[in-house]
Amino acid sequence: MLKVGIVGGTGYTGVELLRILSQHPEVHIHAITSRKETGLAVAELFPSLRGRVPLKFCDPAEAELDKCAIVFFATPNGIAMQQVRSLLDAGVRVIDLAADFRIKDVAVWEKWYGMTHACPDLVEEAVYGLPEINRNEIKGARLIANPGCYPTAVQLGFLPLIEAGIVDLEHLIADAKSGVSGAGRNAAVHTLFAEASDNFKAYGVPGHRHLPEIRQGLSRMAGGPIGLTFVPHLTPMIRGIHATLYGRLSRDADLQAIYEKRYADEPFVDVLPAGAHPETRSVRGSNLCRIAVHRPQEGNTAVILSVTDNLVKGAAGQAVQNMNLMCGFPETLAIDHAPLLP
Ligand SMILES: NC(=O)C1=CN([C@@H]2O[C@H](COP(=O)(O)OP(=O)(O)OC[C@H]3O[C@@H](n4cnc5c(N)ncnc54)[C@H](OP(=O)(O)O)[C@@H]3O)[C@@H](O)[C@H]2O)C=CC1
Ligand SMILES: CC(=O)N[C@@H](CCC(=O)OP(=O)(O)O)C(=O)O
Repeated sequence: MLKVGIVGGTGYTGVELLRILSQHPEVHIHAITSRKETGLAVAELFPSLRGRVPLKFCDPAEAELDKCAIVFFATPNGIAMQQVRSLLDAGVRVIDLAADFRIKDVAVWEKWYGMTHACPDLVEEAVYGLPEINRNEIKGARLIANPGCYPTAVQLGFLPLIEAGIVDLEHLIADAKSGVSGAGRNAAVHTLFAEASDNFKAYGVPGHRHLPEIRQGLSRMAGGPIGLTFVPHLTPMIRGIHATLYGRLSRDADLQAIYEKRYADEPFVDVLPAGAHPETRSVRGSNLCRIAVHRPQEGNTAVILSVTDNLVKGAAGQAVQNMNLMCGFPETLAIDHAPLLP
């Protein structure tokens, strides 16, 4: 059995990792950490895991993470980078669900995240964990930078359009909406029920930290600079990302055929029939990204709709997909469950 540890087990992505990994036939969960809940049984905090995770939360310093084969960091930005070097030296492979290793230009990362990077050399080594573009590199990686939730939905949505070379790269637009769990489990006024329910708002319009991450990914696909406007919104739902993507076409093409061909062999990307309108609830609890391709009134703007569950394909599910690839397990092991409805 593969021994794994989770740092940050009381947050939303941490408990989602627990839910998935507790059903993984090749995994033994060795340690799950929390500083605030040290000593508490996991099932006491999360009754949904009663009978599935017979562990107690332990302090990160006492978790013996160096005895694990894989350690997941489901922690705020800036935590994994302080511990990764010693874990790698001990032969442990690391998957960071936060952003510490996502952006290759360290100066850009430091500007957007407002801190000094603790190990810039490891940023270079880290592999960006989006299997649909990096599958081979992920297999051999010691350190995975698991993508952000918005960047997963946006990059998967734009990928075929950009690879096909049929879109104006200077004027890409991503209009994205997230459920409230995207903000994490920490108490914050803007995610209180009375603030976030029955309400809808944009945020981060002047600049959101996912902008440089998405721009880096799209530029890599394009083989050069791209221009992107990214506007995130907070919606009154718990899980889900809905990204509406706009691109001006530079020539005529069968968009539906391009998308179907690009994702034909991808287990977690579902290209819907022409004209469909994917709903966030059609992916809730699953590792799927469902995409629909539109070209309104035969104009020259492509409108791509991309939906994911921010906690699964946008975080914990994708992390397990990466782990499966790194360990030579079937890529879909423990993450091929159907979405929840309603
Ligand atoms: N929520 C989402 O949809 C997504 C989140 N992410 C990223 O994943 C990471 C985790 O997100 P999320 O689960 O929402 O966050 P939460 O705020 O819900 O949870 C954070 C967890 O980290 C632990 N933690 C906080 N500080 C430290 C520390 N200094 N050392 C060790 N553990 C610490 C907390 O437990 P305790 O304080 O008890 O130790 C808690 O378990 C973040 O970086 C987030 O940006 C990425 C994609 C999607
Ligand atoms: C709704 C909401 O607040 N979402 C978060 C994104 C969560 C995420 O993916 O954050 P990291 O890139 O830091 O991992 C936000 O906009 O900050």
